[in-house]
Amino acid sequence: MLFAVKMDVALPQDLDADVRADTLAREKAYSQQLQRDGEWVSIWRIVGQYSNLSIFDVRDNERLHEILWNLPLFPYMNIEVSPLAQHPSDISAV
Ligand SMILES: O=C(O)C[C@H]1C=CC(=O)O1
Repeated sequence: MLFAVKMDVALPQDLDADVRADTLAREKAYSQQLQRDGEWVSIWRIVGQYSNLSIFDVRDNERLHEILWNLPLFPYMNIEVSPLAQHPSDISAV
């Protein structure tokens, strides 16, 4: 199942510098492992925002929830999930 997920990050200004660095490093490793595994298909920076737009390909809603819930940055994110369906004009979908 394909999902587009928009993640807006809002780290507190007063977050301890070591906690911040550790959280960002864990987030990167977690994201890159899921990309290698094929579930996190792509990640794009939204220009001018501390946000990303990502595509996930996961078995079901529960798996996507598990992935998002375990993001190290989850406590500092606002997340918007859009389930995707094939578009009838997509020429690659024959
Ligand atoms: O920077 C972000 O957009 C937040 C986040 C999501 C994956 C990752 O590596 O960082």
